[in-house]
Amino acid sequence: MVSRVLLNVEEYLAEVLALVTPLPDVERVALREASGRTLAEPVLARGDVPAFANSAMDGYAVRSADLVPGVTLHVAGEVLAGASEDPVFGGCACVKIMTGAPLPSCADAVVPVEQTTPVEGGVRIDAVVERGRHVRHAGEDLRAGDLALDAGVRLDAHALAAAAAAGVPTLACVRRPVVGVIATGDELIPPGQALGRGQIFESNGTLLAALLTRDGATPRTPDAVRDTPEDLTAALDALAPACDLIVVSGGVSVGDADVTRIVLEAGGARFRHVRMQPGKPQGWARWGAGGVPVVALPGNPLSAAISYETFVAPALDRLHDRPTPGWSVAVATVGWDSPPGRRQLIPVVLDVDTTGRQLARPAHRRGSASHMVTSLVLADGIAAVGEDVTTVAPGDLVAVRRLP
Ligand SMILES: Nc1nc2c(c(=O)[nH]1)N[C@H]1C(S)=C(S)[C@@H](COP(=O)(O)OP(=O)(O)OC[C@H]3O[C@@H](n4cnc5c(N)ncnc54)[C@H](O)[C@@H]3O)O[C@H]1N2
Ligand code: MOO
Repeated sequence: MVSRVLLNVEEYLAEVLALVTPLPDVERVALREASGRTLAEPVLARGDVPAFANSAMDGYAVRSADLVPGVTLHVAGEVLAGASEDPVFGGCACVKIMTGAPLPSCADAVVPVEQTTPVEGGVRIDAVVERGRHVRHAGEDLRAGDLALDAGVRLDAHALAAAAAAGVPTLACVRRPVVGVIATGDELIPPGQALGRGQIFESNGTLLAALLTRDGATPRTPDAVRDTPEDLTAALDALAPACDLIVVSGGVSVGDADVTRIVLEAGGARFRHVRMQPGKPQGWARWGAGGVPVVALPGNPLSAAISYETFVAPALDRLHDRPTPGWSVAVATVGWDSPPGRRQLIPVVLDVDTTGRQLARPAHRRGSASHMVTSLVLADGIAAVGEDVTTVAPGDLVAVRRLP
């Protein structure tokens, strides 16, 4: 009789997280190479942002003191975004100005083009604006030397854009973890080849490599690994010296041919049953002289994907020394069943109703079976249903996490 230590999600996550520690190595890289990493040093604005007072509208730069309703101003020139000149104009005059163009030093407001009418001899001001109106002032976003980004933030698109806007071309980042990916299974062949009886197209390797890249790691894949203890051992030996972590998919269950379990158990691995669905069978080990952490995920494609989000992504967050995103709450819009005694982690489509409440419904019309590789294609997130809940009814609240 095969029996395994039974853990809940948090207990098993604690075991996985104990395998890794934050990477100490910091390197300076160009903005485009920093995506998905963690910032290691604070970023200070190199200058004021905006760097100069400029127009928020296409219209006319004016002196507000000249304005009375219906006044006609002489148009003394034009300033476009990027223009370096600083046109000077006298009383009852203005210059045409475009959004982002530097405000002439003698102007103090902008009248949007919609509030003007072209007339003989200039432009008529149909609506008076007060001093400072439609002007974006120098330094109103950041002053030179202000903190633009604090150390420890995940460098997503928004953070990278803030660094660029602050005039900073390179960032000190935590090194990208190198993560080995091994997909085991004799039935697996690369997509594009002809399937023989019993064969399927390998998809977990593609999935894991893409998720690791998304999360700021560099995936490393060995050449095809046959499903033998010798081949898997050789692949682990080859990857371990260059990797901070190795993720293996498949072969973690209790079957006779579960090679991952057989090979890793010989090296003192821990195989567990986790009270979750999908993703019940899981395992971890340390490999080689350096004790490189190995996290073994179940082979079923949805199980592998959910297990990655639940255990591997937080381990990467730890390597990167950044917080793992939290959960929020959504209202279930349809009902569904959940297995007793297991936390269901189900791919969901998220939405918002007219009152601003977050809504969730299963992404797959046939439910969430762990072999259904397409369940995640339509999903925006994952909903978690408690171990003691067997039915979710429309209107129930469920915990949800949006996928990055
Ligand atoms: N007697 C029991 N059998 C099973 C149990 C159990 O508790 N007792 N658990 C089931 C659950 S739950 C899962 S999940 C699977 C996990 O099994 P393995 O990790 O050993 O995975 P495999 O047997 O290698 O594969 C499962 C399934 O997924 C397909 N697969 C595997 N790798 C890939 C890949 N890279 N790309 C695409 N598809 C893949 C494979 O063909 C199988 O269909 O065990 C149950 N059994
Ligand atoms: O627990 Mo398995 O991961 O359902 O298919």
